[in-house]
Amino acid sequence: MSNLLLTAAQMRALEQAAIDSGRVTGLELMERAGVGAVDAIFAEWPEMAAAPGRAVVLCGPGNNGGDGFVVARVLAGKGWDVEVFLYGDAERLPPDARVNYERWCELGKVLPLGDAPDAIERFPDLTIDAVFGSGLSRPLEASLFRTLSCFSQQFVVSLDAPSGCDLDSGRVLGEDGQAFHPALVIAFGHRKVGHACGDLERASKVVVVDLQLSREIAGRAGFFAEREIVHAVQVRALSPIFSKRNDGHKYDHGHALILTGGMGRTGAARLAARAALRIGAGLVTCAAPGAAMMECAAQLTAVMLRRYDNAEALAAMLEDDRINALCLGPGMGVSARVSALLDVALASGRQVVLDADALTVLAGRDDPFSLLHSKCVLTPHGGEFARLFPDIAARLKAPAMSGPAYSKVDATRDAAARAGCTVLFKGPDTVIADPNGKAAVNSAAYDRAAPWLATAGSGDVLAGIITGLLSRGVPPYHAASSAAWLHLEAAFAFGPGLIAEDLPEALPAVLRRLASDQAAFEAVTTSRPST
Ligand SMILES: NC(=O)C1=CN([C@@H]2O[C@H](COP(=O)(O)OP(=O)(O)OC[C@H]3O[C@@H](n4cnc5c(N)ncnc54)[C@H](O)[C@@H]3O)[C@@H](O)[C@H]2O)[C@@H](O)CC1
Ligand SMILES: [K+]
Repeated sequence: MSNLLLTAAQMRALEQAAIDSGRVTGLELMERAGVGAVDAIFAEWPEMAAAPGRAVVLCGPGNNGGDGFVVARVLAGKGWDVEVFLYGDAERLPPDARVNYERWCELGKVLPLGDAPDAIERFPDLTIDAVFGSGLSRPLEASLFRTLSCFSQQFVVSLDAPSGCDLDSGRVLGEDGQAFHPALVIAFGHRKVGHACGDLERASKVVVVDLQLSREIAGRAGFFAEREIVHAVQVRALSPIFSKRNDGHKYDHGHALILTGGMGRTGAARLAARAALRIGAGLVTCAAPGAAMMECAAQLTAVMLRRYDNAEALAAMLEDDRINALCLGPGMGVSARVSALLDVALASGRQVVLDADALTVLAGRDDPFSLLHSKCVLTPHGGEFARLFPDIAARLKAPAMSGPAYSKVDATRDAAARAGCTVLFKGPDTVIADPNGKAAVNSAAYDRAAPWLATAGSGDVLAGIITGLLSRGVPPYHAASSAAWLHLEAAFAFGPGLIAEDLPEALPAVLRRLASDQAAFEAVTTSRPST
């Protein structure tokens, strides 16, 4: 499956291109969507395929409602007892939805949606939410939300979107943005941006029904800026870290420098250093102030240790041009001294990861972005992001009153453009963007939820993985997006009970799996005849 994340407008453009090419009609696409939805439901709950039950289908005034009428017809054809309710006026349905409404009317009744709660007394086994999909443009009426909420139970399936949720952002439209929670969301054609970020608590799973639009996708290279980080892509993006030549020297594999905080505050940087080493940096050095040297020396073995006491000492250290990636922030504190170190690191033109306290220091400056350059990576969490980009954060936080709503992808992209470097905006939906508008989402949601990753020090490890990848020659955007994925994979490899120290140690198992997929990937690409 492709890892594109589409906006609603992009999805519409694809559908329209397919229709304009004469390859398919809108009605056929709607049939594919409805038939595919029933297949997906039965794949999810095979017991439903074996024993037809009762279904309630809630249809809306647009093509999402049209999909609902198809689902109703297909279920009835399989022996289900189906009740259909419509929100709005049948006379005003768009043409394809209208055709499917008429087809359903040959099989059964359509009642007004306001009557739908009565159907609960007949104990439906399955409820289909086909009220709104990608065409949602304003908040749900309160009465409609109440009706939908009556059906919040185990087997509620939303077609394309949980009605009320904007597919460009994953946000619920409205002042208080109350969410409707289906058990399953069936995305048509592709996952949309809103399936990967925003209010990710809203469903337990998203599956995709293929509408066979790959030809239209292929004809639009560069049209899609948003991607979801998936396993198959990492195999390619991380190829530099699998290319250690047998005769290679450790310096050929990069030298990462991680600055620690003072005495009693070096743990965060040591975690980052361990992660940078585990991900494959040839050498990793922790640089510590004099007072913290003993503390670090007692803890570090493979990671080297150097002393720095001020910005001048750092500048002297950076005369060694084998040091090719720096990490500043974890445990460093917020002070004028850290600010001076930041200046030296940025002026050196090296690849620099700025995390934690370094971001707070940066945000305190009159012109936070003047020294940043394209080799920097910023890794803010929500609070740090709001300090650095207060206007963007405020826009993202304001209630979304109309679709398409401002998304976390939009916000991160705007931040990266302003900062002039890659930004990784953390969260259960981590978004990575570069200054040219490329963006990726790593969502730790649905079947990739790893709540145990929210543990002290986990962010320091992420900063270390990015730094290690940078030192190995992975470009900033790919280093940040790959690190987000690896970090989550490491959490899965370990499982619950994880503490930050476990994350670097879990990386080799993740890399082993990637390496074997890498070999398979290379075997496929080299055996394929060139075109
Ligand atoms: N040919 C196509 O375009 C296909 C479309 N498909 C389905 O079509 C959906 C998109 O269809 P539409 O663009 O018609 O959009 P929707 O079906 O999501 O709804 C749009 C309609 O709802 C109204 N509306 C929006 N927000 C409202 C609110 N809060 N309260 C009351 N009315 C509101 C709009 O004025 C418009 O009439 C997709 O999500 C997908 O389910 C699929 O059938 C695949 C093929
Ligand atoms: K829906």
